[in-house]
Amino acid sequence: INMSSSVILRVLAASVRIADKSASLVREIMSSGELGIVDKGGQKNLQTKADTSVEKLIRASLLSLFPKLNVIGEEDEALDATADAKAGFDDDVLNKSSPPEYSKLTEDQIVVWVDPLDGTAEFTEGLLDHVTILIGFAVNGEAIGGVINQPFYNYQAGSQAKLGRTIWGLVGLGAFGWNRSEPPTGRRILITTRSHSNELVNLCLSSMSPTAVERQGGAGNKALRVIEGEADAYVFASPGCKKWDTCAPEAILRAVGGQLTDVHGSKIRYDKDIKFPNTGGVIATYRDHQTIINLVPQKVRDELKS
Ligand SMILES: Nc1ncnc2c1ncn2[C@@H]1O[C@H](COP(=O)(O)O)[C@@H](OP(=O)(O)O)[C@H]1O
Ligand SMILES: [Mg+2]
Ligand SMILES: [Mg+2]
Ligand SMILES: [Mg+2]
Repeated sequence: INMSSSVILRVLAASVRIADKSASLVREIMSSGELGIVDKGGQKNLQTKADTSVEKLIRASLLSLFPKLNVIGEEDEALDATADAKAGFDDDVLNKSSPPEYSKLTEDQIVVWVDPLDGTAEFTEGLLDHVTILIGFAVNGEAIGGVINQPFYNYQAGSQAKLGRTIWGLVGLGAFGWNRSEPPTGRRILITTRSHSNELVNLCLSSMSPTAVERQGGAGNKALRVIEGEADAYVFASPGCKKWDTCAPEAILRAVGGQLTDVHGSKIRYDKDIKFPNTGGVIATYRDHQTIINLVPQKVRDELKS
């Protein structure tokens, strides 16, 4: 390991490798056929063996290397000393140089928001490309870096295709591992939840004169669809998404010049003591963010306070 790399680059380099190991674990659990589905209560709020075991793996691996990090995960799993913590560091990350504004960060200044499996409902239904593993980094309440691992990327591309991919990014440095196709002008494809819809979610979408509405699982997946140009905005007028759903996607969007905010266009905060729900909803774009924000109807603005 290159000890001359900044702390944030070393944390990112480790997280890329930890996410890769987590992806293998998710694929193993899927092939075992024993998902161990538990209903956490509420609207399609499921947990599987993959959610809990990946969170344990990520937490143990990160804290064994960086004991002073603040790690907050969706499944709130206790630290498991038996979890295998040796993942190593990704060289592509270590070979970059840190943006100057982050080069002196210390472990204790970094809050890590972990969603061990995003798109769990779709995972249980076999919509495997909606599933991601999200590791996001926040400093001073802002999402600055993250990893999105898509464990089943290419699962329908034939047996010779390499399964899974990793996208990582840091504000000021850029994001890596993605491919954009530029959408035609005049198109407005909105992407939203498929499992957590309600009247307000639909009212917001129909007020925006979309050319199409796509319904897919996962905050990480939907942010990737926007980054890659398959959708023009991710619009979710609901308080259902939590900080671990949006931290890594927001950081990667910001790293490529996009934005992820609440429906008012206000910044989402990721401080370690903040409440988990994104009470102001979520809107993400690659460009023309304000155009979409301006189309949010008053009823949605009134019902979703920041
Ligand atoms: N009403 C709700 N109740 C619980 N979780 C919700 C929710 N609305 C959204 N979420 C969570 O936000 C993430 C994105 O939602 P969606 O896939 O519907 O767009 C999912 O994360 P997880 O799959 O990690 O739990 C989902 O559970
Ligand atoms: Mg969940
Ligand atoms: Mg999630
Ligand atoms: Mg999850």
